[in-house]
Amino acid sequence: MAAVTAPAVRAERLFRFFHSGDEEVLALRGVSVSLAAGEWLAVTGPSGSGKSTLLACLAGLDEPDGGSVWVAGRRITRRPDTARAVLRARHVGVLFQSGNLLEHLTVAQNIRFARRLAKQPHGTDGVRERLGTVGLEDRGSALPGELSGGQVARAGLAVAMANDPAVLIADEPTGELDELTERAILGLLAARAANGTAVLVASHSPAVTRAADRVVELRDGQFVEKGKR
Ligand SMILES: Nc1ncnc2c1ncn2[C@@H]1O[C@H](COP(=O)(O)OP(=O)(O)OP(=O)(O)O)[C@@H](O)[C@H]1O
Repeated sequence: MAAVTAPAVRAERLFRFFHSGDEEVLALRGVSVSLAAGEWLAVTGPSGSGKSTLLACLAGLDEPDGGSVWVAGRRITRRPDTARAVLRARHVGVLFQSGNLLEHLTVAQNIRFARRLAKQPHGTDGVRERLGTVGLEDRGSALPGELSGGQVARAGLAVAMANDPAVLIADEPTGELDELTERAILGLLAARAANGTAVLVASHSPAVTRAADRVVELRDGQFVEKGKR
């Protein structure tokens, strides 16, 4: 009998409420999603539709008010923060708008730090190879503040992928990039997906939705399916 592999990430009926003054905002209304290894899903939707909230819940950065998330077959919801952080460090790559580089560490040190958190070998050789993968072989000793915008994006991706995650979760990863750099980042994401990492990207960019295998739209905290290639 063929082995049954767990989805790289799976969410069942996620709900998330926020309070804003006297108002209650229902940011997620029963969202379910599942990504197999190597699958690339783009999430679109108007501003405020719940994209960042969904990604934060899938990445274990936020706890939904209802529903469950499994990453690499392990439930990441309803666990203490420390247990969630361990699962995230091992199985999830996170690339958010706020950036994922520690400013006081060099690019190479950022990659090594992410690998150490994931309890993976963090010697110099592996780090050099990872810098080469994103085209930053000669920028390993630079601090993030010394990089161009495009180099920051590449470095951020190298850090997000440093733990060889089951799923890479990225919120508008190409939002502030020129067309050429966006294409380069999308090429790196495609290569990662071809290597078996599930890739989930929230974006408004048509180039991102064109590159994805599947596109879903969030509206008022619910999915509207947009079709499959
Ligand atoms: N911490 C919070 N406190 C209160 N309301 C919040 C909080 N985070 C999100 N919201 C609300 O939840 C809804 C969904 O927000 P979210 O940031 O997930 O949307 P988004 O689709 O990512 O938007 P954008 O494309 O502008 O980034 C919005 O109405 C937002 O105001």
